[in-house]
Amino acid sequence: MAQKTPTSDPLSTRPGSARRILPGAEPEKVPAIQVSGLVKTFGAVTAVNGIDFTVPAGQTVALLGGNGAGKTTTISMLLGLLQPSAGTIRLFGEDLASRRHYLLPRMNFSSPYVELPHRLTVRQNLEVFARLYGLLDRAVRIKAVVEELELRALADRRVGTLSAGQKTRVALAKAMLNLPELLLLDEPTASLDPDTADWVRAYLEGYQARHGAAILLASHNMGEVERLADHVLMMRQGCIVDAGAPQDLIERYSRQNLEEVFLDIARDRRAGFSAGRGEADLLSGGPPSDRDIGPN
Ligand SMILES: Nc1ncnc2c1ncn2[C@@H]1O[C@H](COP(=O)(O)OP(=O)(O)OP(=O)(O)O)[C@@H](O)[C@H]1O
Repeated sequence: MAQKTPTSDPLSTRPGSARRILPGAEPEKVPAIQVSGLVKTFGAVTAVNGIDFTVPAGQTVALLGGNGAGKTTTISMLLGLLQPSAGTIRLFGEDLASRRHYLLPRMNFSSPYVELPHRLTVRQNLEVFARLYGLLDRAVRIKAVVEELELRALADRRVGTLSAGQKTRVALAKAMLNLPELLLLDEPTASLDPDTADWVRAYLEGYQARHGAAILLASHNMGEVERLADHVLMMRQGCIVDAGAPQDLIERYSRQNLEEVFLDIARDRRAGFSAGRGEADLLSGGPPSDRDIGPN
């Protein structure tokens, strides 16, 4: 992540810190993410094929799709790690391409597929990342995330000696160091036992409630998505092929749960939508029409 730079946010308690919603104050209305016409090609492969979506401030949006749907490529573009082939990304109302160094300190990400340095202890890793983020209150933030993610017993262990589930918790602690206003989470409960996974979900809900953070969540765990997500984007072959609140999708597909909806969409039994339509179209699409392909 880039060097932290001061923000003009009047609600900040320190330069670059996460915004806090003051009692009685109106929550910020600028969307955390606005993506328009986003495309990414790798040679002949079109990984992301012209997608549009918004993640409102303070909400959780889930990006779902089968293997190769384009989720990781989308997240990599949102992090500025991949250059889009076309389209625009605005974070907190600012253009990512031209304001990257201002925007990156306001966000963070966690992915089980990005390994932390194995030879460093948990605490050393947190120290390194806190320095990379340019945090002024490193000791305070490291102590806080070690406590919050219950990592005290692991703090002096080398990351390479930890179990997969323990590493997932450390990766999440790293992601919380800079009190992000926007969290990009790729499989945040991968490898966690059900009890710890439940605990992490409650932690994320609590963090969001306290800090008003927005979350973009990529997950294959539909129960998790039903619990955490305000809105779901269904991706298939680089396109958003359907979208809606989890309960709305379940009702529209006449299914019992999101997992069944996911299977319908993955197998192209969509409730009346064609690939490539923008989210705005999907959301204003109204009830399925006669030509809709029902899930049953
Ligand atoms: N660097 C690359 N070069 C060529 N093709 C790529 C590259 N990165 C991704 N792709 C292709 O782009 C498509 C989307 O990949 P992506 O990793 O975004 O999918 P995903 O939805 O994250 O899948 P998964 O759930 O398996 O992680 C795939 O067909 C993939 O093979």
